[in-house]
Amino acid sequence: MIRFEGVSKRFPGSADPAVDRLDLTIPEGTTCVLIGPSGCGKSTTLRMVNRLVEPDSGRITVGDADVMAMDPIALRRGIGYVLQGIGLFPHRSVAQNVATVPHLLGWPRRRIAERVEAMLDLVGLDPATFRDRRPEALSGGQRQRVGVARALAADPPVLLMDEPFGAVDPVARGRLQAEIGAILRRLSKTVIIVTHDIDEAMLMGDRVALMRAGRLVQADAPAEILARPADAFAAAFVGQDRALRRLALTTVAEAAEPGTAPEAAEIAADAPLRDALSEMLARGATRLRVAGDPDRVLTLEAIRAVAAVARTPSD
Ligand SMILES: Nc1ncnc2c1ncn2[C@@H]1O[C@H](COP(=O)(O)OP(=O)(O)OP(=O)(O)O)[C@@H](O)[C@H]1O
Repeated sequence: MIRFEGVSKRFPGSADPAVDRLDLTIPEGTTCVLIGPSGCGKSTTLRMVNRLVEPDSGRITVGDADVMAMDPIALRRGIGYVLQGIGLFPHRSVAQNVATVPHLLGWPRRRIAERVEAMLDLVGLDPATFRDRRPEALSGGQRQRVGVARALAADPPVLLMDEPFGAVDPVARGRLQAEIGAILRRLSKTVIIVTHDIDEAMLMGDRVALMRAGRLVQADAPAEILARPADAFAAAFVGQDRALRRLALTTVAEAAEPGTAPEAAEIAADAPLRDALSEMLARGATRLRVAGDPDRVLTLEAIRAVAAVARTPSD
């Protein structure tokens, strides 16, 4: 668990605090994504957790420990850190990069080698192909995978990610977000991600924390923040197309109703409603049969109802 209690930070020479009385709890094993306009204090919030920035007041705890009472070096060794683009050591091989923290921790050579293989496998990079490459010989997406492998190598309970996929092209990004998100969930890491990409926030966050001018505006589950933005600013920030975003987050299984439609085309139960809608539009159909469940149907009406929730109360 990571907890911020009344945390503030003002940089010398600034009139306004970068972070202003922040209260936020990230339960163990969950991912919280920080979003908000440029300069609203997201990175400062993240960097206070590993004391790259020191708070002026308030308390930050990781697990049971007050970070201000810990040795910063020891604190950082227990926290994986993934940065946009840069961050890999350019003159070291992929394997050496991934081995950085285990090496610092003095693990035996054999254990490090095994761990490097396991981490590369985990992030979808074939160890035989990539182990000895330098970062310059990797694509942006592959580099970010190595960054994640490196951050996870010593199995830290906490992971901080600052714009982790910002340097990756949009096509590779979606896949990377889905894959890395699934890995983090499976490993039950407690994660804070800073991003400008709202789709990334909605896809990867168990909760999304929206900040403005150093203050927390709203922290809620993605579907909740889309359905019930706290105020006009939140509504504007999550975007006019939030009905569509909500359809991307809701599965067919969640919206299907009892009924039969043997004549209708089939759709997978775990498909997002956005895909179901495309399918209906392509076929000119208003009903789809749920694959593997002959007693349930998805109707256009049900999709409309899910989208409509996202349009109230501020539209
Ligand atoms: N080291 C620093 N010294 C002085 N001011 C700083 C420093 N770091 C950040 N700031 C200021 O603190 C405020 C918050 O910055 P921060 O980087 O946390 O915002 P952000 O939400 O992450 O922004 P972005 O989305 O642009 O990365 C900004 O006004 C920024 O200029």
